[in-house]
Amino acid sequence: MKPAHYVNGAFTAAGTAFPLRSPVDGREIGTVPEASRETVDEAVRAARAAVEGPWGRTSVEERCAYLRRIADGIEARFDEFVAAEVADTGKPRDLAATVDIPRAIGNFRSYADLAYGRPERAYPTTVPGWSGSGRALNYTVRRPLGVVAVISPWNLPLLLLTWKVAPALAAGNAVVAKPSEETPSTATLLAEVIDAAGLPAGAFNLVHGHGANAAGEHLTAHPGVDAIAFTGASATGSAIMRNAAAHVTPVSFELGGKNPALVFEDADLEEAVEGTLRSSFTHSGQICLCTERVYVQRPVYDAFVEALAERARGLRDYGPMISAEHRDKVLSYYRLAVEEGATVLAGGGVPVFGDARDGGYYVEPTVVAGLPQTARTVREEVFGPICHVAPFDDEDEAVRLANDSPYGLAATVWTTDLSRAHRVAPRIEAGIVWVNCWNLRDLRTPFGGVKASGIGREGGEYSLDFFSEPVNVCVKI
Ligand SMILES: NC(=O)c1ccc[n+]([C@@H]2O[C@H](COP(=O)([O-])OP(=O)(O)OC[C@H]3O[C@@H](n4cnc5c(N)ncnc54)[C@H](O)[C@@H]3O)[C@@H](O)[C@H]2O)c1
Ligand SMILES: O=C/C=C/C=C(\O)C(=O)O
Repeated sequence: MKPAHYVNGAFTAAGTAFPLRSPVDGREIGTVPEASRETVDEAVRAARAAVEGPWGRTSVEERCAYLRRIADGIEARFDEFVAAEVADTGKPRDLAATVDIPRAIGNFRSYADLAYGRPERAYPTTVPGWSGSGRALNYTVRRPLGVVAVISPWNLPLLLLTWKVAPALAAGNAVVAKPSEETPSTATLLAEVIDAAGLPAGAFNLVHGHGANAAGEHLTAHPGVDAIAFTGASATGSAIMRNAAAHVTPVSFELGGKNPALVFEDADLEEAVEGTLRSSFTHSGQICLCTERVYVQRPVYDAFVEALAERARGLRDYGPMISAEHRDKVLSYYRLAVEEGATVLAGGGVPVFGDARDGGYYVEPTVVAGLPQTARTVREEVFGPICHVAPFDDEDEAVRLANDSPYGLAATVWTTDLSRAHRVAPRIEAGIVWVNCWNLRDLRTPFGGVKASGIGREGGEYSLDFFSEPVNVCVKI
């Protein structure tokens, strides 16, 4: 699989090639073309021609049929997509095969169903004293935004790319997508599937490359872009927002997190330990929803922390960090935690496998304790397999600790007290709160964060709302 741009219905490798490395052992596994400003401009122009031409003339039924064909196309090449996602990210194969690729298929199918069945409102109006009958009919229709820029990250490459592309296309927009420079492969396969599905040229375009001062920025600063849907770091969101400001371009942002877990004394402790192990260390902590702060009610603190640390020390089949740079960033936080006075209860360094993986970007699953809320380790997103544990005494303190963060994306609450669950969850400053579970997903629900974790919501109607403009039509009767 050789990563390539897909512009106006044609594949091209135009641009300077940069290396693609395996996070498992550091080997070069391919090269990726860096899209120039001209290539990005060509993609935006192709998208504009499509949305003002054949793609703009499609009905919602036709677009939903295309989405179903794309889903079928991914399914038909399932193993290729799994292999490509594993090669780029180093994640365990079962994770790609049970989460990443099935969810990409699900993204297209769920939006095909939702967009097709979506009703709009109408209001029979009577305005006493208005000339004539004083009656009118108000109804709402939705127009696509036009050309949408989609910028996606490296942790769930196909899942998060398609989470935006599917609703954007369903709503009738043309898309220019720029995946992470770290993970170009499944995006290229997606372009092949979309090409085979027969969408009009320019409806979907794909450009590869880096972000700042490169393809990503060329795209988000392009005057021909009508909206930006971005998932990535909060700092990147700020940079993109500055570019978007010049043209007042609407943005949808899914950004960073520093997600808390609250474990109450009445929790099912084994369930809470198992759930927190998953929420902290799945994909080696490289999921925006992962837990990096754990607060445990004092009576069960010692038992919980000992069990979590022991389970973390026992983890074996975990993947690497995405790059040497990210590995170094995570290890710098491991060192920082100790410098700030933390006690390391599990991990804290680099595993030794005695095989090719020692050339990769692995770090140990890590549990630390003993830091104040003001510590950088407790306030800043690491985006790796580390969580900090601390005790609390009562509900109000638990909520205060959870909310004491610049982020507000997701949280987990572990308690068997139903009333407590319903009291605490709505008080947490987050977009998503799971009770006695983690990352249990219904694609119709709102997904996104508050504060530095994002702007807007994705998922279900929320995405279709972002990717279209309501127009109210009032007809005097
Ligand atoms: N909230 C969510 O749903 C969610 C999901 C996944 C990851 N994330 C966040 O993403 C981060 C990790 O992913 P990452 O390292 O790929 O993030 P990143 O912000 O470094 O890069 C994300 C994407 O933005 C591009 N980019 C970078 N700088 C840019 C710029 N100035 N202009 C335009 N594009 C630019 C990159 O090339 C990449 O495609 C973490 O902070 C994580 O929390 C959030
Ligand atoms: O990595 C951060 C975002 C994850 C999103 C999902 O897992 C999802 O949409 O189900």
